[in-house]
Amino acid sequence: MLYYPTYFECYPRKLMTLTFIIQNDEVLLGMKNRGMGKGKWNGFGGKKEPNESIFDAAKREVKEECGLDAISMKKIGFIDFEYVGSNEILEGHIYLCDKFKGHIVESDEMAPIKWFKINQFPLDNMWVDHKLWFPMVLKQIPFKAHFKYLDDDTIVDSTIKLLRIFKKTKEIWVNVIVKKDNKILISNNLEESKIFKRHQYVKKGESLENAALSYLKSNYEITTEEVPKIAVINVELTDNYSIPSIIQEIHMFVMDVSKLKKFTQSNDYRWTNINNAQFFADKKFLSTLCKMKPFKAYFLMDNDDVLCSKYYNN
Ligand SMILES: CNc1ncnc2c1ncn2[C@@H]1O[C@H](COP(=O)(O)OP(=O)(O)OP(=O)(O)O)[C@@H](O)[C@H]1O
Repeated sequence: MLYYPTYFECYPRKLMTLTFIIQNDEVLLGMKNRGMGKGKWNGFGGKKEPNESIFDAAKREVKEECGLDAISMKKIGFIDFEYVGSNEILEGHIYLCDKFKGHIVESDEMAPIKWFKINQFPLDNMWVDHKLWFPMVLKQIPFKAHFKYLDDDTIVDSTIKLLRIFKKTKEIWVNVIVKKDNKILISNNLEESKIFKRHQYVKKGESLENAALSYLKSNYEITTEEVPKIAVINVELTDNYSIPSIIQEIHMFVMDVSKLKKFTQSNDYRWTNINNAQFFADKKFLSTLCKMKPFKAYFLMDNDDVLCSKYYNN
């Protein structure tokens, strides 16, 4: 299970809305000229007024900021924004609007207002968090997220949880890393060197330890009857931002061969410094694994990109 931060639940909250207006394969954005997000392309939204529902606030902000009347709006996500040093949470309610009427009206606050093709979205000139969750909006995958900002351009912690809209199946896999000091063996074949694509499925009734040993022996010439388990990671693969239906539970074993009497290395593999090895989830993953202290982790991934990672001590 993905841990979702709860320590700030007692913090005062300021409720805000953010609505993306979508038509065919285009999204309407406005350049914000004052207040939060100044100089960035934004969806339309703002703070909820007292005695107003969050839904009404979303509709009002759309009207105020771009002149359109939203007819059909759907809640797609919740985001808690937190700033280091502040004990106030900005609670963002994210909506998708695909039916509207009226004409676009620019204002001092928002101008210009432009339609952007989905594949030409100005993600580099928007709030940095958009890169992590905006594709979820387009694919209509409901989500809940938390971003901790150091300043307006730097996120120091993030959690994205995809809300469970149907049953997900779990697959159990094992993977074994062979290490010596701060180096690991990786395949010379690029595709095979990608760790999340090359683990071994655990058959029904088979123990994790046996699966790990047979994986080890089929990939490397090695004589050992023991390989320690270091981590359990849950990986949700969205695969081009499709709704993930599978959670991979991967049990990571690490074989330290520096103490082995016999270890013959085949030509298919080479030693690589853990800091230089690519395709191993996020930057922290390999170094944490090679410390040989048990831990748990969660990764939300789209192809090779990690959208969100979380580490917990065992
Ligand atoms: C920190 N990372 C962030 N990432 C993405 N979006 C963010 C954001 N932080 C704020 N936002 C959005 O910015 C708008 C606030 O706008 P803001 O001008 O303050 O609201 P409002 O129109 O009520 O202000 P005034 O009362 O007119 O000053 C609102 O849509 C809100 O969701």
